[in-house]
Amino acid sequence: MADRTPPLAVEELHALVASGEIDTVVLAFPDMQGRLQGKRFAARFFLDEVLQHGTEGCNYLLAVDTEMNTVDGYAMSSWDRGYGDFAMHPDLSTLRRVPWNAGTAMLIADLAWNDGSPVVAAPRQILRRQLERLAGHGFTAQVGTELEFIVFKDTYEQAWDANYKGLTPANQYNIDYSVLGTGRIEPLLRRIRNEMAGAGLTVESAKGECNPGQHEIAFRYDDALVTCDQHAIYKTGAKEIAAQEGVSLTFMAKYNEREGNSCHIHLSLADAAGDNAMAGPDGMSDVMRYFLAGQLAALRDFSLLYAPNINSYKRFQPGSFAPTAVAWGHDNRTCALRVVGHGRSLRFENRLPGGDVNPHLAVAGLVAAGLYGIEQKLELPEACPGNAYAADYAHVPTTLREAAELWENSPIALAAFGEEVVAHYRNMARVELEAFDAAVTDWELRRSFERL
Ligand SMILES: NC(=O)CC[C@H](N)C(=O)O
Repeated sequence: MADRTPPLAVEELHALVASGEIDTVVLAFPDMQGRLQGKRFAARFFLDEVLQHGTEGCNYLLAVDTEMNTVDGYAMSSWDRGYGDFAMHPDLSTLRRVPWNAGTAMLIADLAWNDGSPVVAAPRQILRRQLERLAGHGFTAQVGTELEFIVFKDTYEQAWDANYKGLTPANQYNIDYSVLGTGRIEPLLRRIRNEMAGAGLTVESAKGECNPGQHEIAFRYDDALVTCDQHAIYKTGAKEIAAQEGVSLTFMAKYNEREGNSCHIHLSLADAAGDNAMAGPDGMSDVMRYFLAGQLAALRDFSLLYAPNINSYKRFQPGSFAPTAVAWGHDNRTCALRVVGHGRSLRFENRLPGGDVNPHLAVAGLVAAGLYGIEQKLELPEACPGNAYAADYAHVPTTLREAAELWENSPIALAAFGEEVVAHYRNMARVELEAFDAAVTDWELRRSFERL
């Protein structure tokens, strides 16, 4: 914990603003895509006004597509409703410095309607609700997310102008665990590690990965909400730092036909005493067995939360280390669910999510699935002892369309999240599918232009 800079106290922020060290405060919330949306405030205005009263943002921020187009089908936000505001209330426990932006501090906001009621379809609210249900059973969720990304020597602007074709990855070959390979971009990785530590995240390590230019930085697990907020801050910050360094990096799930970018999510349960409730006298506790059985039972229904984009589903290829089988195993990387650690560190890893995942939604899914297992006392099937890619298990959904249909018709999703949330995210998938169906891709041009 030595490298952990505690999040700032409000009194410290007052002092830093008075001394001129901090002049800017960012207030942002995670949107449906998991991006941080909000405003940069003059620090004095933030302290005088926003700290007490919050601020507002257009409620279309939870009803646009990835490209910020206004799209229809959302009950809470539309042209018919005038695209009004919702309120953004700073969560003081998230106050921190932003070392990669000079003179800047940041907070995460919770969203509320003008009458003070929560915006139930907001990802942070969805997670809070599931964590409250979990607390009702006497547990807190301890979570770690492991994001992979690919670094290119091109700037974001060059990459955009080149239509993302012919980019130069930061490494030319597979550098999985290669110290030499990570050394090539250590100045970038070091900045990201150290500046994330300065923002209050606890960095553990960086390692190389398989796809040329692919890397992973690992952070210490924490309470679920803390980890999810930090995940969003890290993704934003890593891209900002890359841009400052004149390079680009992507967390997209499947950049090309080689290895995708995963975001494995680890979860364990702590009881009131802070002990790991997943550990039992002879390995896994009953609670863990129910919780894991719930993961299996809801995995297909909740895939929309773990793999929210068209592109997400392209990772799920046999032999890719990304899962295809709805199965669990002891330290078995061929399964969607991998049980790792022992005693205090016993936990499971869900290997479905890619780097494009919205962490608040995915972790809400893991908690809801686990609670389903606990409440139904589901029996855990046998562990997969070998190669799950080659065995006869149910398959994870292969397309966003399949996942959206499973989600929409899921009694488990309806009971856990309620009608408004189910409909909201079903609509998000519909919008993406319609946009994709309307697009003519370079794949079609290459196959069809001359040859057909
Ligand atoms: N570290 C790994 O297991 C590799 C994961 C792989 N990159 C994926 O997309 O799932």
